[in-house]
Amino acid sequence: MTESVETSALTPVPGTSGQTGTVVRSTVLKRLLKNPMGSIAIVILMGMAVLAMFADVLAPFDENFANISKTLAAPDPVNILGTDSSGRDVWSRLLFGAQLTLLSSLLCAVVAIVIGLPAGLVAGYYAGRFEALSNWIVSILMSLPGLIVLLTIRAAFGPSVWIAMIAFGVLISPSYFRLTRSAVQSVRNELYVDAARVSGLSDLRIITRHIFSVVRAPIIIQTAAIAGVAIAIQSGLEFLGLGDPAKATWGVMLSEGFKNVYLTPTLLFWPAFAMALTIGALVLLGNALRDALEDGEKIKHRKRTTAAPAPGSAATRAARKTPAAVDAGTEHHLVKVTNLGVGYPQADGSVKKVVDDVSFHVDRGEILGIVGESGSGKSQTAFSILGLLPDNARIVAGSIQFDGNYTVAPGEEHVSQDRLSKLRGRRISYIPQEPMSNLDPAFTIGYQLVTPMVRVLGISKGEATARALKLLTDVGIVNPKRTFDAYPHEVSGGMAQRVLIAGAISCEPDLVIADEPTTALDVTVQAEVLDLIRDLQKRLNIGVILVTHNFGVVADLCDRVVVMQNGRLVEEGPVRGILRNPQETYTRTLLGSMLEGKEPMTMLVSSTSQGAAS
Ligand SMILES: Nc1ncnc2c1ncn2[C@@H]1O[C@H](COP(=O)(O)OP(=O)(O)OP(=O)(O)O)[C@@H](O)[C@H]1O
Repeated sequence: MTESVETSALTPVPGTSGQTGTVVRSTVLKRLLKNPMGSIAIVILMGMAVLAMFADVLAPFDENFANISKTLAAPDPVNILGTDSSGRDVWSRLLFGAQLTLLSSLLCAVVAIVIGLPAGLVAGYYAGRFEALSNWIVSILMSLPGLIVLLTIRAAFGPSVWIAMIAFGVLISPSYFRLTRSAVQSVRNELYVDAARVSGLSDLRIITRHIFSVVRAPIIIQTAAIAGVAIAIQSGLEFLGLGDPAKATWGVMLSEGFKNVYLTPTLLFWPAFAMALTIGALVLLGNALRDALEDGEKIKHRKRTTAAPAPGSAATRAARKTPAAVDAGTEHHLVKVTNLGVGYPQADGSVKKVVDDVSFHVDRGEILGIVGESGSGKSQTAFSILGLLPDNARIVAGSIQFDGNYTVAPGEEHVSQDRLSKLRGRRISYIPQEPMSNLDPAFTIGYQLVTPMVRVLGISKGEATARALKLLTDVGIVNPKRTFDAYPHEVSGGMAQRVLIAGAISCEPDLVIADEPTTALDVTVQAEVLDLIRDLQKRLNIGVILVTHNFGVVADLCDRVVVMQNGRLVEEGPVRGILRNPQETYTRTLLGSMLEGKEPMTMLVSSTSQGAAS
């Protein structure tokens, strides 16, 4: 529960392995204790747990010790809460009851979590067949009449509270499944999840880091509620006389108390009071925990002791650039797209082509612009290279090679995620259109820069931190330390875009795909960001594919350009040639739409005022 975050100086010694730190130390427990609701709940539950744990010591009698000469007795110094109809000590039975009731309800929640949580995470994240199958199983489980199932199990296995609670855990697991699945679905398509994928993080890592943080708070609240429901259900069954009379549980005591309610009402009161107190405390704890988790900082650090080759070293590059077999006879470009066709199946069975017969290449050290109006298929082409097309997209024709290896081989319908996941973040990186939505709001900028470097380059957290600070300086951030420690909402859009550019080049890629990287920025920042991309591209000698609808940006930045319209390639060539002598009418129209060098337009206001005057 104490989610602590390591703190240490942000000036690690490069080359040293081991733990380094970032950010603030904060504990969920501290925030929880500050909340009166949380502290009251903790005190009650801790009290219950202590009583249950030390029941053997605290109880003056065995739970089933009966003094038949003292039945239904009022409280006295020996039996402080009196005795029941068999002369058993109520206080002792309450203590032993706490043990069994609390543990078995915990077991129920654990069983439900173990089944529902992973299934919900996988179904929400991967969707497709697993989701369909899980939905099917969940529907069956939910259609089962719970009470009848529990009664059947009781008849088959006897009055075991443990078996009943395991069965109830299975029956209630769909609630975890549904909660988790819908929480995951709500973030699955967030750009920061795509960005994490592009930065080379494995699915497991994305699920545990970026997705799990979203479901954690609801799961905790749900668990508190489920534990309460389990106590109520278990007591309900026992109240109906289906419990094990040899075991003291609060439900069995309730049943016993009910039979003697007119003679000794306190026999009913004490177990009911214990149950109400525990269930109430669980609900309060769930709410307080949610508040504490949502307010808090969520970063954990792990020790890293293995020495790794320095980034940029021959060993690192060699290790990263071990490609699969190069296809013999293919022209060797950094990226080669050949007759690419991308389509989406329609309801009538046809396939709507959104990219059709597109071929081009990019080499190391050059910037290729893909330009065209909105909907011309630029992003779909770029996403095909990145392997980020939606699940229902089909490669209907052609192939894509990266550094001589097929990522989409001729005849394949989908981009190979197996091949792409080894390249993304390592050799291919991505600068997205909307900087803010591509940063996970739950983590600091420093954390989001450091994690991919640690994983991809195999360097220590200290080295990655030093590199991240240098990268932030390189991309023109004046106070890198402050930006490193900041959360995404604490920086401006221009700064967030610089951060993403820093992230894109952090693992020394060979290819950067920038999709309208300046669209979300204001004009002055746009120019700075374009300068930055050009500068970095020259310095690092990387290949860049720049997707834009703006010929001005192409003229400013690119070496070659591909013009697209309605999913087809209209014209391709060196930028200067196309600017001077465009062959196609569409290219001329696009060029005509550039404002630069044009006569200023007449002012609407003057004509209106003239009109008004006449
Ligand atoms: N998931 C999808 N399902 C069906 N059609 C899609 C899907 N995504 C994109 N398209 C279609 O593909 C075509 C090309 O879209 P794309 O996003 O590549 O255009 P673009 O040139 O990048 O435009 P913009 O500059 O507006 O992003 C559009 O007609 C679009 O409607």
